[in-house]
Amino acid sequence: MVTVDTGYAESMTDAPLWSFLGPAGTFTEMALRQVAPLNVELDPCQDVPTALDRVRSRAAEAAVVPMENSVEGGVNATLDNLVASTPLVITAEMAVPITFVLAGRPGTRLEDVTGISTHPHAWAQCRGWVHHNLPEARYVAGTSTSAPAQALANGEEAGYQAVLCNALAAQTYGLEVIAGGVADNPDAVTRFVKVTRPGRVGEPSGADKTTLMVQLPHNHSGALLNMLEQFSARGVNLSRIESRPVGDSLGRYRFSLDIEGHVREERVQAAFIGLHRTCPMVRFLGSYPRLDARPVTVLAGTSDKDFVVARSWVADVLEGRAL
Ligand SMILES: O=C(O)C(=O)C[C@]1(C(=O)O)C=C[C@@H](O)C=C1
Repeated sequence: MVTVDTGYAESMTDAPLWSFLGPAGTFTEMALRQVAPLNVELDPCQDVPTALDRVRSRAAEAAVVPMENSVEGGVNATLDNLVASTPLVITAEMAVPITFVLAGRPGTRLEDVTGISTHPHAWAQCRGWVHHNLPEARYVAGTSTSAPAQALANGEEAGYQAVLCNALAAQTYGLEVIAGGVADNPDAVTRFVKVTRPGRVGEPSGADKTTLMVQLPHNHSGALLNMLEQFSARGVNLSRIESRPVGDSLGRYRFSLDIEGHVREERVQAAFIGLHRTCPMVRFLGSYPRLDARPVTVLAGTSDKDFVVARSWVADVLEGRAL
């Protein structure tokens, strides 16, 4: 049996500790490396809730977790956990292009493979390839793409001879690539987020995104339209909307949203106030710079200045000064 040294040292320094979906070699680790300070200490966790709880309990300074995949959609474990307990906020987003290799212990051939393990999101992105190349292969769910790779390297696997992981993980665990470029969609991308404990919100960059979760009033016709109008009336564009079941009974949903803009901007605050007045739950999940750095389009009549001028006109009305 080979025990793989992943190179993570025990914490002996003041370096910041960041938790992430591990073990070593996940796509999440690749995303973390894009934004972490050079002296970061890595805290690999077996699932997303554990990584986020490490930040809540102050064991870690930040967590990096997957948020959405261009093929498979939102990562429910992340969307749901962010509102499940003590608040956390997103402070950065990262994107990683996703390509897989099929890897096994050295000497494994394609025809030896009767079982494959990987993360369910990865499986969803390779289903077509497997159906075409290994139609008889059984799927064994993994907690990440690199957890089954590590188990295979250590001789601890059950029911599979190959894994779908990234090329770096295959190398890390001394596995051999049986097939490269495995993907049903070669342009697949996963978006990851860096999450921290809430603090004073920073200043807008001019190219920002805000994430929030909103629960609508129950059995209220037009509730979804009313929620969307809070944004459209203030010229706030939505870049993602997903429904998630509340969980207590059938037919109750909340909505996970990304909007273009920063909570320090007047039009976003005006939309937030409208939501708070009309929805039973609104959870702010962070304003942070957009990955593509594309400045947000501010429609005529919705700039901060427009709001300030309008408010001062109302003040004049109240004082009898407005003409
Ligand atoms: O398992 C990993 O390597 C992860 O980082 C998780 C994850 C995901 O949750 O979608 C990230 C990217 C890929 O789409 C497959 C799996």
